[in-house]
Amino acid sequence: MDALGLRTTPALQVESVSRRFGPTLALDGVDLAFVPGRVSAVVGANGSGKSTLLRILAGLLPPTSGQVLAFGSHPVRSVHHALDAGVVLVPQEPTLAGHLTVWQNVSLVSPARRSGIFLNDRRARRFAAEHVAGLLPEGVLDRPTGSLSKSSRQLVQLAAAMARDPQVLLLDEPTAVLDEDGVVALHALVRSFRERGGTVLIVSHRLKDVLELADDVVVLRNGRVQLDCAVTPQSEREIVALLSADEGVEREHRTGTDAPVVLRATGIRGWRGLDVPELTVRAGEIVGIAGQSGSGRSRLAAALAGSHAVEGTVEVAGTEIRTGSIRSARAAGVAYVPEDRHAAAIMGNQSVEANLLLGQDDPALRTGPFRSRRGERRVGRELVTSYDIRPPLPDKQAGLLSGGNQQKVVVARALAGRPQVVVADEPTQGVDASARAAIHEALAAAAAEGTAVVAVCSEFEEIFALADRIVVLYDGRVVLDRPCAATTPDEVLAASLGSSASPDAPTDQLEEVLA
Ligand SMILES: Nc1ncnc2c1ncn2[C@@H]1O[C@H](COP(=O)(O)OP(=O)(O)OP(=O)(O)O)[C@@H](O)[C@H]1O
Repeated sequence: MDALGLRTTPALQVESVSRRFGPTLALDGVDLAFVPGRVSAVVGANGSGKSTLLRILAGLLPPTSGQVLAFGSHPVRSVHHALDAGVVLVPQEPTLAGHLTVWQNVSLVSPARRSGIFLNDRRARRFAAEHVAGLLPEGVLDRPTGSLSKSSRQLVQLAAAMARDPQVLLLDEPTAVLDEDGVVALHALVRSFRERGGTVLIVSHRLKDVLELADDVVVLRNGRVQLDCAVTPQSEREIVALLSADEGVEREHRTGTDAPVVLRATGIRGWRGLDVPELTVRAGEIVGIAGQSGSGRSRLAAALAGSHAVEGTVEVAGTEIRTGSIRSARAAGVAYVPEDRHAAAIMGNQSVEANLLLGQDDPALRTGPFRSRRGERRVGRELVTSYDIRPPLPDKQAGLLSGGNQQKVVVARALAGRPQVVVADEPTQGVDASARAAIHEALAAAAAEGTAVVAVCSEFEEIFALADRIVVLYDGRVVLDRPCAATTPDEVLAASLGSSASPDAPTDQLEEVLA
Protein backbone atom coordinates (compact mmCIF):
# COMPACT_ATOMS: atom_id res chain seq x y z
CA MET A 1 0.00 0.00 0.00
CA ASP A 2 1.17 3.56 -0.58
CA ALA A 3 0.73 6.55 1.76
CA LEU A 4 -2.93 6.97 0.71
CA GLY A 5 -3.66 3.34 1.41
CA LEU A 6 -3.89 2.50 -2.29
CA ARG A 7 -2.48 -0.79 -3.49
CA THR A 8 0.77 -0.17 -5.37
CA THR A 9 1.66 -2.50 -8.22
CA PRO A 10 5.09 -3.96 -7.52
CA ALA A 11 7.80 -2.97 -9.96
CA LEU A 12 9.00 -6.56 -9.69
CA GLN A 13 7.08 -9.54 -8.36
CA VAL A 14 8.98 -12.77 -7.80
CA GLU A 15 6.62 -15.76 -7.67
CA SER A 16 7.86 -19.12 -6.35
CA VAL A 17 11.17 -18.78 -8.19
CA SER A 18 13.64 -21.65 -7.96
CA ARG A 19 16.88 -22.05 -9.89
CA ARG A 20 18.96 -25.17 -10.03
CA PHE A 21 22.53 -25.53 -11.36
CA GLY A 22 23.14 -29.29 -11.49
CA PRO A 23 23.27 -30.41 -7.86
CA THR A 24 23.14 -26.84 -6.53
CA LEU A 25 19.78 -25.32 -5.68
CA ALA A 26 20.79 -21.65 -5.91
CA LEU A 27 17.24 -20.34 -5.31
CA ASP A 28 14.53 -22.31 -3.60
CA GLY A 29 10.91 -21.13 -3.85
CA VAL A 30 11.53 -17.41 -3.53
CA ASP A 31 8.51 -15.07 -3.25
CA LEU A 32 9.22 -11.35 -3.10
CA ALA A 33 7.74 -8.03 -4.19
CA PHE A 34 9.65 -4.81 -4.79
CA VAL A 35 7.55 -1.65 -4.96
CA PRO A 36 8.38 1.62 -6.73
CA GLY A 37 10.08 4.39 -4.81
CA ARG A 38 11.88 2.05 -2.42
CA VAL A 39 15.42 0.77 -2.05
CA SER A 40 15.82 -2.87 -1.03
CA ALA A 41 19.05 -4.33 0.26
CA VAL A 42 19.58 -7.97 -0.71
CA VAL A 43 22.09 -9.51 1.67
CA GLY A 44 23.34 -12.95 2.66
CA ALA A 45 26.46 -15.08 2.85
CA ASN A 46 28.63 -15.86 -0.19
CA GLY A 47 26.77 -18.30 -2.42
CA SER A 48 23.35 -17.63 -0.85
CA GLY A 49 21.82 -16.80 -4.24
CA LYS A 50 21.92 -12.99 -4.43
CA SER A 51 23.53 -12.67 -7.88
CA THR A 52 21.37 -15.50 -9.21
CA LEU A 53 18.26 -13.60 -8.08
CA LEU A 54 19.45 -10.40 -9.75
CA ARG A 55 20.33 -12.21 -12.98
CA ILE A 56 16.86 -13.79 -13.09
CA LEU A 57 15.24 -10.40 -12.48
CA ALA A 58 17.34 -8.96 -15.32
CA GLY A 59 16.20 -11.73 -17.66
CA LEU A 60 19.75 -13.06 -18.02
CA LEU A 61 18.90 -16.40 -16.52
CA PRO A 62 15.59 -18.28 -16.70
CA PRO A 63 14.25 -19.67 -13.43
CA THR A 64 13.95 -23.47 -13.27
CA SER A 65 10.42 -22.88 -11.99
CA GLY A 66 8.30 -19.89 -11.01
CA GLN A 67 8.11 -16.51 -12.71
CA VAL A 68 8.96 -12.84 -12.46
CA LEU A 69 6.45 -10.13 -13.36
CA ALA A 70 7.45 -6.52 -14.02
CA PHE A 71 4.82 -3.89 -13.19
CA GLY A 72 2.14 -6.48 -12.74
CA SER A 73 1.77 -7.57 -16.32
CA HIS A 74 5.13 -8.05 -18.06
CA PRO A 75 6.66 -11.49 -17.53
CA VAL A 76 10.44 -11.22 -17.52
CA ARG A 77 11.71 -14.13 -19.59
CA SER A 78 14.67 -12.53 -21.37
CA VAL A 79 16.98 -9.52 -21.22
CA HIS A 80 14.77 -7.98 -23.87
CA HIS A 81 11.66 -8.26 -21.69
CA ALA A 82 13.53 -6.84 -18.72
CA LEU A 83 14.93 -3.86 -20.65
CA ASP A 84 11.51 -3.19 -22.20
CA ALA A 85 10.10 -2.95 -18.68
CA GLY A 86 12.98 -0.66 -17.67
CA VAL A 87 14.84 -3.23 -15.54
CA VAL A 88 18.60 -2.65 -15.78
CA LEU A 89 21.37 -4.63 -14.10
CA VAL A 90 24.74 -3.24 -13.06
CA PRO A 91 26.75 -6.47 -12.67
CA GLN A 92 29.46 -7.27 -10.15
CA GLU A 93 32.18 -7.31 -12.80
CA PRO A 94 32.15 -4.37 -15.25
CA THR A 95 31.14 -5.33 -18.77
CA LEU A 96 32.35 -2.19 -20.53
CA ALA A 97 34.39 -2.14 -23.72
CA GLY A 98 37.82 -1.10 -22.41
CA HIS A 99 39.03 0.26 -25.76
CA LEU A 100 36.08 2.63 -26.14
CA THR A 101 36.06 6.03 -24.47
CA VAL A 102 33.87 6.72 -21.48
CA TRP A 103 31.36 8.73 -23.51
CA GLN A 104 31.15 5.96 -26.11
CA ASN A 105 30.42 3.34 -23.47
CA VAL A 106 27.80 5.49 -21.76
CA SER A 107 25.98 6.39 -24.96
CA LEU A 108 26.39 3.01 -26.65
CA VAL A 109 22.73 2.05 -26.48
CA SER A 110 21.20 5.47 -26.61
CA PRO A 111 19.10 6.88 -29.45
CA ALA A 112 20.99 10.16 -28.76
CA ARG A 113 23.83 8.67 -30.77
CA ARG A 114 21.88 9.08 -33.94
CA SER A 115 20.62 11.88 -36.12
CA GLY A 116 18.27 10.05 -38.44
CA ILE A 117 20.24 7.08 -39.68
CA PHE A 118 23.63 8.69 -38.95
CA LEU A 119 25.72 8.50 -35.82
CA ASN A 120 26.06 11.87 -34.16
CA ASP A 121 29.12 11.86 -31.93
CA ARG A 122 28.65 15.38 -30.59
CA ARG A 123 25.14 14.67 -29.40
CA ALA A 124 26.17 11.32 -27.97
CA ARG A 125 29.07 12.89 -26.07
CA ARG A 126 26.80 15.61 -24.66
CA PHE A 127 24.26 12.98 -23.64
CA ALA A 128 26.99 10.93 -21.93
CA ALA A 129 28.29 14.02 -20.13
CA GLU A 130 24.84 14.52 -18.54
CA HIS A 131 24.90 11.01 -17.12
CA VAL A 132 28.50 11.09 -15.99
CA ALA A 133 27.95 14.40 -14.12
CA GLY A 134 27.94 13.85 -10.37
CA LEU A 135 29.68 10.51 -10.71
CA LEU A 136 33.01 11.37 -12.35
CA PRO A 137 34.80 14.52 -13.46
CA GLU A 138 33.97 15.60 -17.01
CA GLY A 139 37.65 15.22 -17.90
CA VAL A 140 37.31 11.43 -18.07
CA LEU A 141 34.80 11.49 -20.95
CA ASP A 142 37.43 11.09 -23.67
CA ARG A 143 39.62 8.62 -21.79
CA PRO A 144 39.62 4.96 -22.89
CA THR A 145 37.50 3.22 -20.27
CA GLY A 146 40.10 0.49 -19.77
CA SER A 147 42.62 3.07 -18.54
CA LEU A 148 40.45 4.04 -15.55
CA SER A 149 40.65 2.58 -12.05
CA LYS A 150 38.19 -0.19 -11.18
CA SER A 151 36.24 2.26 -9.02
CA SER A 152 35.87 4.70 -11.90
CA ARG A 153 34.91 1.92 -14.31
CA GLN A 154 32.15 0.89 -11.91
CA LEU A 155 30.86 4.47 -11.93
CA VAL A 156 30.96 4.50 -15.76
CA GLN A 157 28.92 1.30 -15.68
CA LEU A 158 26.42 3.05 -13.43
CA ALA A 159 26.24 6.04 -15.77
CA ALA A 160 25.67 3.66 -18.69
CA ALA A 161 22.82 2.01 -16.76
CA MET A 162 21.22 5.40 -16.02
CA ALA A 163 21.54 6.29 -19.70
CA ARG A 164 18.97 3.57 -20.38
CA ASP A 165 16.42 5.59 -18.41
CA PRO A 166 15.57 2.69 -16.07
CA GLN A 167 12.55 2.16 -13.82
CA VAL A 168 14.33 -0.49 -11.78
CA LEU A 169 18.05 -0.59 -11.01
CA LEU A 170 19.64 -3.86 -9.94
CA LEU A 171 23.02 -3.18 -8.37
CA ASP A 172 25.22 -6.22 -7.71
CA GLU A 173 27.92 -5.38 -5.14
CA PRO A 174 28.40 -1.86 -6.47
CA THR A 175 30.49 -0.76 -3.51
CA ALA A 176 32.96 -3.67 -3.55
CA VAL A 177 35.37 -1.69 -5.70
CA LEU A 178 34.23 1.87 -5.06
CA ASP A 179 36.43 4.27 -3.13
CA GLU A 180 35.00 6.69 -0.53
CA ASP A 181 34.05 9.34 -3.11
CA GLY A 182 32.50 6.70 -5.33
CA VAL A 183 30.32 5.40 -2.48
CA VAL A 184 29.11 8.94 -1.74
CA ALA A 185 28.28 9.49 -5.45
CA LEU A 186 26.47 6.16 -5.63
CA HIS A 187 24.38 6.93 -2.54
CA ALA A 188 23.40 10.34 -3.94
CA LEU A 189 22.39 8.78 -7.25
CA VAL A 190 20.32 6.05 -5.58
CA ARG A 191 18.56 8.58 -3.34
CA SER A 192 17.60 10.88 -6.19
CA PHE A 193 16.49 7.94 -8.34
CA ARG A 194 14.24 6.77 -5.48
CA GLU A 195 12.78 10.27 -5.08
CA ARG A 196 11.77 10.11 -8.75
CA GLY A 197 9.89 6.86 -8.05
CA GLY A 198 12.63 4.46 -9.11
CA THR A 199 13.01 1.01 -7.58
CA VAL A 200 16.45 -0.15 -6.47
CA LEU A 201 17.75 -3.54 -5.40
CA ILE A 202 21.24 -3.44 -4.06
CA VAL A 203 23.36 -6.47 -3.17
CA SER A 204 26.16 -5.73 -0.78
CA HIS A 205 28.38 -7.22 1.88
CA ARG A 206 28.98 -3.78 3.35
CA LEU A 207 26.06 -3.98 5.73
CA LYS A 208 26.53 -0.60 7.32
CA ASP A 209 26.54 1.17 3.95
CA VAL A 210 23.57 -0.64 2.57
CA LEU A 211 21.36 -0.41 5.64
CA GLU A 212 21.97 3.32 5.77
CA LEU A 213 20.52 3.56 2.28
CA ALA A 214 17.81 0.90 2.19
CA ASP A 215 14.11 1.07 3.11
CA ASP A 216 13.67 -2.71 3.03
CA VAL A 217 15.93 -5.68 3.40
CA VAL A 218 15.84 -9.24 2.10
CA VAL A 219 18.17 -11.77 3.73
CA LEU A 220 18.87 -14.87 1.64
CA ARG A 221 20.22 -18.07 3.12
CA ASN A 222 20.96 -21.16 1.02
CA GLY A 223 18.67 -19.87 -1.71
CA ARG A 224 15.71 -19.16 0.59
CA VAL A 225 14.29 -15.93 1.96
CA GLN A 226 15.25 -15.88 5.63
CA LEU A 227 13.96 -12.38 6.34
CA ASP A 228 12.00 -9.82 4.28
CA CYS A 229 11.13 -6.64 6.17
CA ALA A 230 11.48 -2.88 6.44
CA VAL A 231 14.74 -1.50 7.85
CA THR A 232 14.05 -0.29 11.40
CA PRO A 233 16.40 -0.02 14.36
CA GLN A 234 15.02 -3.38 15.62
CA SER A 235 15.28 -5.22 12.29
CA GLU A 236 18.74 -3.73 11.78
CA ARG A 237 19.91 -5.38 14.98
CA GLU A 238 18.39 -8.69 13.87
CA ILE A 239 20.05 -8.47 10.43
CA VAL A 240 23.44 -7.61 11.86
CA ALA A 241 23.15 -10.56 14.24
CA LEU A 242 22.12 -12.90 11.40
CA LEU A 243 25.01 -11.92 9.18
CA SER A 244 27.90 -11.15 11.47
CA ALA A 245 30.59 -13.67 11.96
CA ASP A 246 32.55 -14.37 15.07
CA GLU A 247 35.17 -11.72 14.94
CA GLY A 248 37.87 -14.34 15.34
CA VAL A 249 40.79 -13.75 17.63
CA GLU A 250 41.53 -10.06 17.98
CA ARG A 251 45.02 -9.59 16.60
CA GLU A 252 47.45 -7.64 18.67
CA HIS A 253 49.25 -4.98 16.67
CA ARG A 254 52.96 -5.67 16.58
CA THR A 255 55.05 -2.57 16.99
CA GLY A 256 58.76 -1.92 16.83
CA THR A 257 59.80 -5.45 15.96
CA ASP A 258 63.43 -6.09 15.19
CA ALA A 259 62.64 -9.02 12.89
CA PRO A 260 64.67 -8.95 9.70
CA VAL A 261 63.45 -6.89 6.77
CA VAL A 262 62.07 -9.29 4.15
CA LEU A 263 60.74 -6.85 1.59
CA ARG A 264 62.70 -3.73 0.70
CA ALA A 265 61.66 -1.45 -2.13
CA THR A 266 63.95 1.45 -2.97
CA GLY A 267 63.53 4.36 -5.36
CA ILE A 268 60.23 3.16 -6.85
CA ARG A 269 59.30 5.71 -9.51
CA GLY A 270 57.35 5.95 -12.72
CA TRP A 271 54.01 4.48 -13.76
CA ARG A 272 51.82 7.55 -13.58
CA GLY A 273 53.65 9.41 -10.86
CA LEU A 274 54.45 6.66 -8.39
CA ASP A 275 57.29 7.95 -6.21
CA VAL A 276 58.20 5.89 -3.16
CA PRO A 277 61.83 6.37 -2.08
CA GLU A 278 61.77 3.49 0.41
CA LEU A 279 59.36 0.95 1.82
CA THR A 280 60.37 -1.95 4.05
CA VAL A 281 58.33 -4.76 5.55
CA ARG A 282 59.73 -7.03 8.23
CA ALA A 283 59.17 -10.73 8.72
CA GLY A 284 55.83 -11.26 10.45
CA GLU A 285 54.67 -7.72 9.86
CA ILE A 286 51.37 -6.80 8.19
CA VAL A 287 51.49 -3.45 6.43
CA GLY A 288 48.18 -2.00 5.25
CA ILE A 289 48.30 0.34 2.27
CA ALA A 290 45.55 2.95 2.25
CA GLY A 291 44.65 5.76 -0.11
CA GLN A 292 41.86 6.98 -2.30
CA SER A 293 41.30 5.40 -5.69
CA GLY A 294 43.97 6.78 -8.02
CA SER A 295 46.39 7.42 -5.11
CA GLY A 296 48.76 4.75 -6.40
CA ARG A 297 47.88 2.09 -3.78
CA SER A 298 47.22 -0.64 -6.37
CA ARG A 299 50.09 0.52 -8.57
CA LEU A 300 52.48 0.22 -5.64
CA ALA A 301 51.17 -3.28 -4.86
CA ALA A 302 51.56 -4.36 -8.49
CA ALA A 303 55.09 -2.93 -8.60
CA LEU A 304 56.08 -4.78 -5.41
CA ALA A 305 54.67 -8.02 -6.79
CA GLY A 306 56.61 -7.66 -10.04
CA SER A 307 53.47 -7.28 -12.09
CA HIS A 308 54.44 -3.91 -13.58
CA ALA A 309 57.82 -2.47 -14.49
CA VAL A 310 58.94 0.60 -12.55
CA GLU A 311 62.24 2.31 -11.82
CA GLY A 312 64.01 1.27 -8.63
CA THR A 313 64.67 -2.01 -6.92
CA VAL A 314 62.60 -4.53 -5.01
CA GLU A 315 64.48 -7.02 -2.83
CA VAL A 316 63.09 -10.07 -1.10
CA ALA A 317 65.32 -11.30 1.72
CA GLY A 318 68.26 -9.63 0.03
CA THR A 319 67.57 -11.03 -3.45
CA GLU A 320 66.71 -8.41 -6.04
CA ILE A 321 63.73 -9.26 -8.22
CA ARG A 322 63.34 -8.04 -11.75
CA THR A 323 60.59 -5.40 -11.66
CA GLY A 324 57.87 -6.13 -14.15
CA SER A 325 58.50 -9.88 -13.91
CA ILE A 326 55.92 -11.77 -11.90
CA ARG A 327 57.97 -14.90 -12.56
CA SER A 328 61.06 -13.40 -10.95
CA ALA A 329 59.00 -12.14 -7.98
CA ARG A 330 57.37 -15.54 -7.57
CA ALA A 331 60.74 -17.29 -7.69
CA ALA A 332 61.88 -15.01 -4.87
CA GLY A 333 58.85 -16.03 -2.80
CA VAL A 334 56.31 -13.28 -3.52
CA ALA A 335 52.64 -14.27 -3.82
CA TYR A 336 50.25 -11.74 -5.32
CA VAL A 337 46.48 -11.37 -4.96
CA PRO A 338 45.61 -8.85 -7.69
CA GLU A 339 42.69 -6.45 -7.49
CA ASP A 340 41.14 -7.68 -10.71
CA ARG A 341 40.41 -11.29 -9.89
CA HIS A 342 38.55 -11.96 -13.13
CA ALA A 343 41.17 -10.67 -15.50
CA ALA A 344 44.27 -11.75 -13.60
CA ALA A 345 43.74 -14.51 -11.09
CA ILE A 346 40.96 -16.97 -11.89
CA MET A 347 41.01 -19.47 -14.74
CA GLY A 348 37.25 -19.56 -15.07
CA ASN A 349 37.04 -22.67 -17.24
CA GLN A 350 39.32 -24.75 -15.00
CA SER A 351 38.30 -26.59 -11.85
CA VAL A 352 38.50 -25.08 -8.38
CA GLU A 353 41.24 -27.63 -7.59
CA ALA A 354 43.33 -26.65 -10.63
CA ASN A 355 43.02 -23.00 -9.65
CA LEU A 356 44.03 -23.73 -6.07
CA LEU A 357 47.08 -25.76 -7.07
CA LEU A 358 48.27 -23.55 -9.91
CA GLY A 359 51.99 -22.89 -9.48
CA GLN A 360 52.19 -24.80 -6.15
CA ASP A 361 55.28 -26.84 -5.50
CA ASP A 362 54.36 -28.40 -2.17
CA PRO A 363 56.14 -31.72 -1.43
CA ALA A 364 52.68 -33.08 -0.46
CA LEU A 365 51.80 -32.82 -4.16
CA ARG A 366 54.58 -35.22 -5.21
CA THR A 367 55.53 -38.84 -4.98
CA GLY A 368 59.26 -38.85 -5.66
CA PRO A 369 59.89 -36.77 -8.76
CA PHE A 370 56.30 -37.18 -10.00
CA ARG A 371 53.19 -35.21 -9.37
CA SER A 372 50.84 -37.27 -7.19
CA ARG A 373 47.19 -37.20 -8.23
CA ARG A 374 46.17 -38.45 -4.81
CA GLY A 375 48.25 -35.69 -3.17
CA GLU A 376 46.63 -33.08 -5.41
CA ARG A 377 43.14 -34.31 -4.49
CA ARG A 378 43.99 -34.22 -0.78
CA VAL A 379 45.58 -30.74 -0.80
CA GLY A 380 42.75 -29.40 -2.99
CA ARG A 381 40.12 -30.78 -0.60
CA GLU A 382 41.97 -29.43 2.43
CA LEU A 383 42.10 -25.92 0.96
CA VAL A 384 38.42 -26.06 0.01
CA THR A 385 37.57 -27.02 3.59
CA SER A 386 39.88 -24.64 5.41
CA TYR A 387 38.78 -21.63 3.35
CA ASP A 388 35.15 -22.79 3.44
CA ILE A 389 34.80 -22.57 -0.35
CA ARG A 390 31.16 -23.21 -1.23
CA PRO A 391 29.90 -25.42 -2.64
CA PRO A 392 32.74 -27.66 -1.40
CA LEU A 393 33.30 -29.25 -4.82
CA PRO A 394 36.96 -29.19 -5.97
CA ASP A 395 35.87 -30.32 -9.46
CA LYS A 396 33.45 -27.44 -10.00
CA GLN A 397 34.42 -24.98 -12.71
CA ALA A 398 35.92 -22.01 -10.84
CA GLY A 399 34.14 -19.45 -13.04
CA LEU A 400 30.80 -20.82 -11.81
CA LEU A 401 31.53 -20.09 -8.15
CA SER A 402 29.91 -17.04 -6.64
CA GLY A 403 32.12 -13.93 -6.63
CA GLY A 404 33.07 -14.19 -2.96
CA ASN A 405 33.98 -17.85 -3.27
CA GLN A 406 36.26 -17.08 -6.24
CA GLN A 407 38.00 -14.56 -4.03
CA LYS A 408 38.55 -17.24 -1.38
CA VAL A 409 40.19 -19.44 -4.05
CA VAL A 410 42.61 -16.67 -5.05
CA VAL A 411 43.62 -15.95 -1.44
CA ALA A 412 43.91 -19.65 -0.56
CA ARG A 413 46.27 -20.22 -3.51
CA ALA A 414 48.43 -17.23 -2.63
CA LEU A 415 48.91 -18.36 0.96
CA ALA A 416 49.18 -22.10 0.33
CA GLY A 417 52.71 -21.89 -1.08
CA ARG A 418 54.05 -20.46 2.23
CA PRO A 419 55.44 -17.37 0.53
CA GLN A 420 58.04 -15.04 2.06
CA VAL A 421 55.95 -12.07 1.00
CA VAL A 422 52.23 -11.74 0.26
CA VAL A 423 51.01 -8.70 -1.62
CA ALA A 424 47.21 -8.72 -1.48
CA ASP A 425 45.19 -6.03 -3.23
CA GLU A 426 41.72 -5.90 -1.64
CA PRO A 427 41.97 -9.43 -0.21
CA THR A 428 38.39 -9.42 1.11
CA GLN A 429 36.71 -7.88 -1.92
CA GLY A 430 33.12 -9.16 -2.23
CA VAL A 431 33.33 -11.67 0.62
CA ASP A 432 30.87 -12.07 3.48
CA ALA A 433 31.59 -11.45 7.15
CA SER A 434 32.70 -14.98 7.99
CA ALA A 435 34.94 -15.29 4.91
CA ARG A 436 36.41 -11.91 5.74
CA ALA A 437 37.26 -13.10 9.25
CA ALA A 438 38.74 -16.31 7.78
CA ILE A 439 40.90 -14.38 5.30
CA HIS A 440 42.11 -12.04 8.06
CA GLU A 441 42.97 -15.07 10.18
CA ALA A 442 44.82 -16.71 7.30
CA LEU A 443 46.87 -13.56 6.65
CA ALA A 444 47.61 -13.25 10.38
CA ALA A 445 48.63 -16.93 10.52
CA ALA A 446 50.97 -16.43 7.56
CA ALA A 447 52.48 -13.41 9.32
CA ALA A 448 52.87 -15.42 12.52
CA GLU A 449 54.98 -17.87 10.53
CA GLY A 450 57.23 -15.05 9.34
CA THR A 451 55.62 -13.98 6.06
CA ALA A 452 55.80 -10.25 5.33
CA VAL A 453 52.29 -9.15 4.35
CA VAL A 454 51.31 -6.08 2.33
CA ALA A 455 47.55 -5.58 2.06
CA VAL A 456 45.82 -2.82 0.10
CA CYS A 457 42.39 -2.11 1.58
CA SER A 458 39.99 0.62 0.53
CA GLU A 459 38.23 0.45 3.92
CA PHE A 460 40.40 2.03 6.58
CA GLU A 461 38.61 0.07 9.28
CA GLU A 462 39.84 -3.12 7.70
CA ILE A 463 43.45 -1.97 7.91
CA PHE A 464 43.06 -1.18 11.59
CA ALA A 465 41.59 -4.64 12.17
CA LEU A 466 44.27 -6.43 10.18
CA ALA A 467 47.56 -4.56 10.02
CA ASP A 468 50.43 -3.58 12.32
CA ARG A 469 51.46 -0.59 10.28
CA ILE A 470 49.59 1.71 7.95
CA VAL A 471 51.05 3.41 4.91
CA VAL A 472 48.89 6.06 3.25
CA LEU A 473 49.46 7.10 -0.35
CA TYR A 474 48.39 10.36 -1.93
CA ASP A 475 49.22 11.23 -5.50
CA GLY A 476 51.71 8.37 -5.79
CA ARG A 477 53.64 9.29 -2.63
CA VAL A 478 53.71 8.02 0.93
CA VAL A 479 52.17 10.72 3.12
CA LEU A 480 51.87 8.73 6.32
CA ASP A 481 53.69 5.64 7.57
CA ARG A 482 52.98 4.71 11.19
CA PRO A 483 52.13 1.85 13.49
CA CYS A 484 48.34 1.39 13.54
CA ALA A 485 48.42 1.72 17.30
CA ALA A 486 49.83 5.24 16.96
CA THR A 487 47.32 6.67 14.50
CA THR A 488 43.57 7.18 14.14
CA PRO A 489 41.11 6.67 11.27
CA ASP A 490 40.62 10.45 11.11
CA GLU A 491 44.33 11.02 10.59
CA VAL A 492 44.36 8.35 7.89
CA LEU A 493 41.39 9.94 6.14
CA ALA A 494 42.98 13.39 6.32
CA ALA A 495 46.27 12.06 4.93
CA SER A 496 44.51 10.15 2.15
CA LEU A 497 42.81 13.38 1.07
CA GLY A 498 46.17 15.12 0.92
CA SER A 499 45.52 17.23 4.00
CA SER A 500 48.36 19.01 5.74
CA ALA A 501 46.95 17.60 8.98
CA SER A 502 49.30 14.69 8.41
CA PRO A 503 52.64 15.45 10.02
CA ASP A 504 54.26 12.92 7.69
CA ALA A 505 53.20 14.82 4.60
CA PRO A 506 56.16 15.60 2.40
CA THR A 507 57.40 19.11 3.14
CA ASP A 508 56.85 20.42 -0.38
CA GLN A 509 53.16 19.50 -0.07
CA LEU A 510 52.96 21.13 3.36
CA GLU A 511 54.55 24.28 2.01
CA GLU A 512 52.04 24.33 -0.80
CA VAL A 513 49.16 24.09 1.67
CA LEU A 514 50.62 26.71 3.99
CA ALA A 515 51.42 29.20 1.20
N1 LIG B 1 26.26 -20.78 -13.86
C1 LIG B 1 26.36 -21.50 -12.74
N2 LIG B 1 26.66 -22.82 -12.78
C2 LIG B 1 26.77 -23.54 -11.64
N3 LIG B 1 26.57 -23.06 -10.41
C3 LIG B 1 26.26 -21.75 -10.29
C4 LIG B 1 26.17 -20.90 -11.44
N4 LIG B 1 25.86 -19.64 -11.03
C5 LIG B 1 25.77 -19.71 -9.66
N5 LIG B 1 26.02 -20.97 -9.24
C6 LIG B 1 25.97 -21.44 -7.85
O1 LIG B 1 24.77 -20.96 -7.25
C7 LIG B 1 24.99 -20.59 -5.89
C8 LIG B 1 24.54 -19.15 -5.68
O2 LIG B 1 25.46 -18.29 -6.35
P1 LIG B 1 25.30 -16.71 -6.39
O3 LIG B 1 26.36 -16.19 -7.30
O4 LIG B 1 23.90 -16.38 -6.67
O5 LIG B 1 25.64 -16.34 -4.86
P2 LIG B 1 25.83 -14.91 -4.18
O6 LIG B 1 24.91 -14.88 -3.01
O7 LIG B 1 25.67 -13.84 -5.19
O8 LIG B 1 27.33 -15.00 -3.67
P3 LIG B 1 28.51 -13.87 -3.52
O9 LIG B 1 28.18 -13.10 -2.30
O10 LIG B 1 29.73 -14.70 -3.28
O11 LIG B 1 28.59 -13.08 -4.78
C9 LIG B 1 26.48 -20.81 -5.63
O12 LIG B 1 26.62 -22.06 -5.01
C10 LIG B 1 27.10 -20.83 -7.01
O13 LIG B 1 28.27 -21.63 -7.03
